[in-house]
Amino acid sequence: MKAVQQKVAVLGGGSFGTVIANIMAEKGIQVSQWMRNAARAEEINRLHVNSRYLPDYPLSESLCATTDIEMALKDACLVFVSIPSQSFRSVVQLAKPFMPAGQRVISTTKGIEGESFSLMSQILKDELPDAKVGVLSGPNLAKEVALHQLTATVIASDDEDLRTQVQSALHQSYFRVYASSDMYGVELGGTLKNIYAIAAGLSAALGVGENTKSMLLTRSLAEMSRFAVSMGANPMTFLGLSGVGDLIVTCSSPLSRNYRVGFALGGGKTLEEAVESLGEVAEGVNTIRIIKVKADEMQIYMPLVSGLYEVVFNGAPVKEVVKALMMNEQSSDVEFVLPRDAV
Ligand SMILES: NC(=O)C1=CN([C@@H]2O[C@H](COP(=O)(O)OP(=O)(O)OC[C@H]3O[C@@H](n4cnc5c(N)ncnc54)[C@H](O)[C@@H]3O)[C@@H](O)[C@H]2O)C=CC1
Ligand SMILES: O=C(CO)COP(=O)(O)O
Repeated sequence: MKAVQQKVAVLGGGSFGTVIANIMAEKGIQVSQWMRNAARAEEINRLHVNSRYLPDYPLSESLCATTDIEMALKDACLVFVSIPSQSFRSVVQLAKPFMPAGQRVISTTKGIEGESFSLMSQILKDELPDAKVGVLSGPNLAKEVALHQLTATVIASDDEDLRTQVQSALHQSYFRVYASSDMYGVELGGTLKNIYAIAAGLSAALGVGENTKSMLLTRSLAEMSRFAVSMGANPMTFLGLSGVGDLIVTCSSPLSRNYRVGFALGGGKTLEEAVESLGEVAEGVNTIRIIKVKADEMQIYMPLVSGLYEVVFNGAPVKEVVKALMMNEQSSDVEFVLPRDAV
């Protein structure tokens, strides 16, 4: 595999941007990490730590942070964008003047832009029509990657060179990168699982049993696959790291911010309190609303999303919603993931 010799840019100063930037810096790749917060950039450059997002985790001394986006992007052969979905487009617009035609740009963001129902790869294609686009997604809790826990991820793109370059740039003894050409499916998997992580956190707070957890996880996978296949994704993708893999990790770990929002809701907090106490981005909250609207519009059967929507946004009592889900007409329930029409 051809090693990446040139410079790489990472846009975003949060947990995942920092972890991705650091993997490559540790390998001796020249990495420029752009962020808007000057104090944080200085801290990374001087003290080699990002105390706001990854406290107690020493960063490579060669990782270079900057608030100058032009400088960050200059001569970069790969650009990773690790910005929450609500600000993703505006940051890409800011970066656009400094990217040459054919620039390879990779989103690591697991969310949807509400008004346009665009995944981040679509935003990249809209804003940078000449760029080569990829998405990175998988079971990748930032704090575990930071601790060098053995981890795998997926790079998905139509562009084979991009896939190979990203594999080469990120591959480490503790980090394996698998390639996929189903960009849409990989991206949807990472985005949809956030919804079910909120449901898992909520049910954990309520003290449900192992049977219930298993039912929830498995039916979540069926539901997210059904939605994604209706939108054109490959169902097999959902049996991989960016589908069931990411669903398992996010639905089982308090390190997941979406799980923590659900747990707080289950503990009696309001949505505002749950989000406020998190102090970081939980993409799943907006994703529930966006997917509910889309599923209704396209008449895709998503009972878990509908139930969660009622609990989270309309204050419906969890017990009532769960009872209604369990008492649903049985004859429509088919336990099958393939083929396409049976999901
Ligand atoms: N943290 C994790 O374990 C993982 C996160 N992701 C995804 O990566 C994306 C980013 O997540 P994190 O880095 O974890 O988020 P985070 O909440 O830790 O950090 C977000 C960063 O984006 C910056 N930001 C927000 N709006 C901005 C703007 N307009 N201009 C410049 N900077 C802006 C913030 O200042 C912050 O540095 C999310 O979509 C998340 O789903 C993916 C895999 C793992
Ligand atoms: O996507 C993640 C792990 O793969 C991180 O999930 P959270 O955004 O819920 O922390």
